Amino acid sequence: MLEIRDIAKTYPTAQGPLAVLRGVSLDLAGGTSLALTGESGSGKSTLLHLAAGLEKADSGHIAIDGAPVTGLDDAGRARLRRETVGIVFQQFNLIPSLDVGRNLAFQARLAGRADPDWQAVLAERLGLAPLLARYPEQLSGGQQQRVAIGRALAARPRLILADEPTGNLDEATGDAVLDLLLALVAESGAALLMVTHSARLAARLDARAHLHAGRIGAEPVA
Ligand SMILES: Nc1ncnc2c1ncn2[C@@H]1O[C@H](COP(=O)(O)OP(=O)(O)OP(=O)(O)O)[C@@H](O)[C@H]1O
Repeated sequence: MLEIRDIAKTYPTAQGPLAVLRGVSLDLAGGTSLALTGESGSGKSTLLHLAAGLEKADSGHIAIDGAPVTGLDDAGRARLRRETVGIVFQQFNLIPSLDVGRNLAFQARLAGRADPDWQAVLAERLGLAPLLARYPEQLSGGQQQRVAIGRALAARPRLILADEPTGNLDEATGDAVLDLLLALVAESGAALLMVTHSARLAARLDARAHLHAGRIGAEPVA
């Protein structure tokens, strides 16, 4: 499903080039989940952005369902984000001027895959059915996070990329949101790559990869 091979990425900084990723490889099968851990600044978000086509790698190869992501032009990468990948960020990134129902539908509409029945199922499962007419500013953090997850899943993406999707939530709410995310991923056959700082949450996914010094290494000893 997701194939990442030998990816390198260096950022120019005032102090000179910063080699963030130095040959990262990963594989992720459909219907499975992988937790990406690593200390702050180790390049976890960078790797997610590359897989999402939000940034370009310096070298290496990324493919989703056999289709290359690396090498796509801007329009190709935009299409990838619209049609193939669902992205859940820690900051939710809901659209303030749209109510919950329209936020949920947004990504699926862009992808040309609006499906009111599936959206209703998601709203029900995510506990959002009573909140569909509210606006993001009228929601708690946990509710906003559930809308962000529903929006990503509504388009039935093949790959879900989640950057600390429960990072802003208390432990109980975060656990409940992760339960839902894992259940929906397993049911939809999508693959989930999730960045987390929490060893406890990482342990709940199917597999784990640890980024250190620009490479994927063995898991740290807890
Ligand atoms: N656009 C950029 N220009 C220059 N440096 C960058 C840029 N984006 C990220 N970096 C640097 O690359 C390194 C990796 O950043 P990244 O956000 O991928 O780390 P992370 O593992 O996700 O960290 P955290 O756990 O703190 O979110 C950091 O040192 C960061 O400062």
